[in-house]
Amino acid sequence: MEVRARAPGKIILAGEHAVVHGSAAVAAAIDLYTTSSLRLLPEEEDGGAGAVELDLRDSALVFSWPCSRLRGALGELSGKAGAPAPCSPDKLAAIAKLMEGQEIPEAKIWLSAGLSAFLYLYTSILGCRPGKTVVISDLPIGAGLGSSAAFCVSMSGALLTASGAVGTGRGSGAEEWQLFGKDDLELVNQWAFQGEKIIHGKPSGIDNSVSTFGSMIKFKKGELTNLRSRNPVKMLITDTRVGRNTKALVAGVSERASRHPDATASVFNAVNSISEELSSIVELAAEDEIAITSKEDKLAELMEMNQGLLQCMGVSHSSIETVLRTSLKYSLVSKLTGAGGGGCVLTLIPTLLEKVATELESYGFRCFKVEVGGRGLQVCRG
Ligand SMILES: Nc1ncnc2c1ncn2[C@@H]1O[C@H](COP(=O)(O)OP(=O)(O)OP(=O)(O)O)[C@@H](O)[C@H]1O
Ligand SMILES: C[C@@](O)(CCO)CC(=O)[O-]
Ligand SMILES: [Mg+2]
Repeated sequence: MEVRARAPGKIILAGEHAVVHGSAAVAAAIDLYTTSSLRLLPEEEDGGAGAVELDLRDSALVFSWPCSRLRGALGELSGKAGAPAPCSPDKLAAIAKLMEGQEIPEAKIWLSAGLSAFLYLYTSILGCRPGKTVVISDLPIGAGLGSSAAFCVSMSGALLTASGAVGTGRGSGAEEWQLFGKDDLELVNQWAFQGEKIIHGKPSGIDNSVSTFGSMIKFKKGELTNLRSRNPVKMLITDTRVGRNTKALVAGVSERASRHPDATASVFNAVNSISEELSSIVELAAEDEIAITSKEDKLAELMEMNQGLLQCMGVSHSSIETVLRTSLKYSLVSKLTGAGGGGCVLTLIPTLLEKVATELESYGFRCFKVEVGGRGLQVCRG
């Protein structure tokens, strides 16, 4: 039997980086997904020994570890259905050794973080049982739309479903994709967070939470509040195609914070106020049953202020500045989303302006028009 789990990417409307230091942030799921499909194999297949295989379709790369090699490196693991334990330094070192001999092209060396997270999740949840996993994603990888979180959430969802640790899923029989119950989602989210830690170093947990639970959320110090939003905000996403790495950017902001603790504390505090105000605008619009678009001027100003503070943190980039300047020509406001340093930029749009997208694409950027605030993790058995 095959289990398929799909998890969405996300945008951060306010609060990235500051959220790692305890400020509030606002994020929403988008309708671009990463899907992990898992098929467990009997031990007898593959000549008796069996292997754990990971097929990364978008990169056209397949990785494989014989189960005997996994047992030799990690010990006899039985798999675990309950809450995860953080990956110990010893296990991390053993996983790093398991990367040896895998042929990762130099230009895609950043995949090794994802492979390590995969091995940790797979062997911790299922032990060293043979199986094949195929991953396909609509998301640009390493561009600020939460590809690492969607990878960890969809993988944890598929593995925990295959292990029987999470339920059969809810949804009408007619639907192909089914939703999980709240307790199951909580468990998947805890595992995905451990995977994110391997990829990111010090994640706040906002990306895996919004990918798991979907919708639009406010997130502060691990606490999640669902924001009811009517007529979700319309955003154009521009991928500058400038590669970057969240782990390095998060570490860079922490270093700046340790050099200038008082100044950065004030910046994080200002970001906290922006996120609080933005989330109350979204909630009030829902309460008054008015479209969020009627509050667009305030949203735009808050996004503009947040972008200025992200520049203070040192995570903007000349490509991001090009998007800001171009959108401003059309009187539109933009801010980076995710970790910055390149990657994606959000532009708040009253109606979709083809002209701005066309001009941005003329610089070699790629524009996405997405639905914001949709579903989180879903599962399908076949
Ligand atoms: N589909 C995938 N297949 C394999 N690895 C993936 C996949 N998606 C993400 N990853 C792993 O996640 C890493 C990218 O994570 P990173 O956190 O740097 O960027 P992001 O999640 O796209 O952006 P942000 O964290 O700013 O939202 C990749 O280098 C890779 O190791
Ligand atoms: C940069 C960051 O704030 C968001 C990345 O999408 C990191 C995190 O919160 O884990
Ligand atoms: Mg990430």
